[in-house]
Amino acid sequence: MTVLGCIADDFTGATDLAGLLARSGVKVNLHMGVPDGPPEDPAAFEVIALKCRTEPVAEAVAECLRALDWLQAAGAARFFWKYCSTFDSTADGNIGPVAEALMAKLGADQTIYCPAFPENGRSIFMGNLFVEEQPLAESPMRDHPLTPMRDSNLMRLLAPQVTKPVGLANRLVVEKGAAALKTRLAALKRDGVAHVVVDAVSNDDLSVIAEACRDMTLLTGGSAVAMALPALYMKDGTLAADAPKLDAPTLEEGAIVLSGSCSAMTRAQVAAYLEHADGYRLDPLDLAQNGASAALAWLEQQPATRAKIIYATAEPDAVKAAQDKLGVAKAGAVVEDALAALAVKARDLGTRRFVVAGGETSGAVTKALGVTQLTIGAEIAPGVPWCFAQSAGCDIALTLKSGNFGAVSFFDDALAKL
Ligand SMILES: Nc1ncnc2c1ncn2[C@@H]1O[C@H](COP(=O)(O)OP(=O)(O)OP(=O)(O)O)[C@@H](O)[C@H]1O
Ligand SMILES: O=C(O)[C@@H](O)C(=O)CO
Repeated sequence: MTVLGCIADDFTGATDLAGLLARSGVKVNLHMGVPDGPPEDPAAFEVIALKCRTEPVAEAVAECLRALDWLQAAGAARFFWKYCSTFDSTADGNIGPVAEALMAKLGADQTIYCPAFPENGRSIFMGNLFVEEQPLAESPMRDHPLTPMRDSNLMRLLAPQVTKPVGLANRLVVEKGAAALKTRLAALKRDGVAHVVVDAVSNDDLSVIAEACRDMTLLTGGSAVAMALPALYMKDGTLAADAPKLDAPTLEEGAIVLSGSCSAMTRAQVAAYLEHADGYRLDPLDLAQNGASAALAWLEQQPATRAKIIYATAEPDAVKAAQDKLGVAKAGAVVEDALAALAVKARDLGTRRFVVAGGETSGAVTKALGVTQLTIGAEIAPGVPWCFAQSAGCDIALTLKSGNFGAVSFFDDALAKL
């Protein structure tokens, strides 16, 4: 039976959460979208990946409520709403509206907001979110194409997205331990504060928060605050300590890296990989005019065991030039469609290991491969695990890398692990 039911607002974020939960050795099931049928043999941790970060509010809320129904049918009584560690959202939502809708359905009168992910440089102090040493609004997230983050203060970001009061449990409280944090949350609740931002700068802070808040019906945050939950559930007997571990399937040698992320870290990772791998660069303007046939033909000629990468990853100026000519949506779509078709071709040619960079890109690739359910394997970098799935009757492995995650050597790190 499911102990914790999780809803993630994008695909890479969902594998991030599933990977951190799986660090404990427990089985985690990951579904791409709300499954069609009822739950069968649910795992202790069930994660539903949605693609609702920038959807219109009403659609995101409706989809998340459908996910909640499914997770409740799996037996979950506690839930986690996972969003980005950089709190990616618009002024309208969807972090706050979804949280309020889930709270209303669950009868919860308070929840916490903790996107901190210290292992990836995201920390919260006095309600302000930092990316490494920069306040969020001074980090590259300032210029994100869909959700530019122009304020670093989580209370100010959240308040316009919710109808009930927003408050803060700051680091000075968290530092005192779980009992002090519980007292602070209770005091805020008496004052009618439904939405509490909680500071965290280290994994120790996150453990305190998980301990203080593990009985809340709904928790919200980045992946890292959920990381301590499995051990706590094992300690209090909610979860069997001998939860089954996963054996990785044996896979063929062939591998491909597909990158549609243009983040600073992905750009460095692509450049490092190209130093020794064969590469094919996708040009959105060429794709819009001529389709992906040249890239597909290149792929067909590659020996199965050669290291290879197909990428649209480009510098901001080149992305802007393509967007100016095609429009933002079309430029993104031609690249996503091409990478999706290339993933299918690679699978049909015998490739069984797929390294995918970028959240939207991951959505397009997994969809094209017909992947609806993933099990979580070894972690490659904080928040990026290998995942196992079936595609057209074959066992495949995929890793879905968030744009900003992983070391410069990530693509080699991933393939060395499997
Ligand atoms: N050269 C390019 N020109 C214009 N758009 C591009 C180009 N390369 C990729 N894109 C598009 O940019 C978007 C990148 O988004 P994606 O979510 O895949 O990466 P990300 O934002 O870095 O990742 P994450 O969401 O995990 O942080 C995709 O829609 C992709 O198709
Ligand atoms: O939390 C993060 O930063 C990632 O899991 C993510 O959501 C990337 O889109």
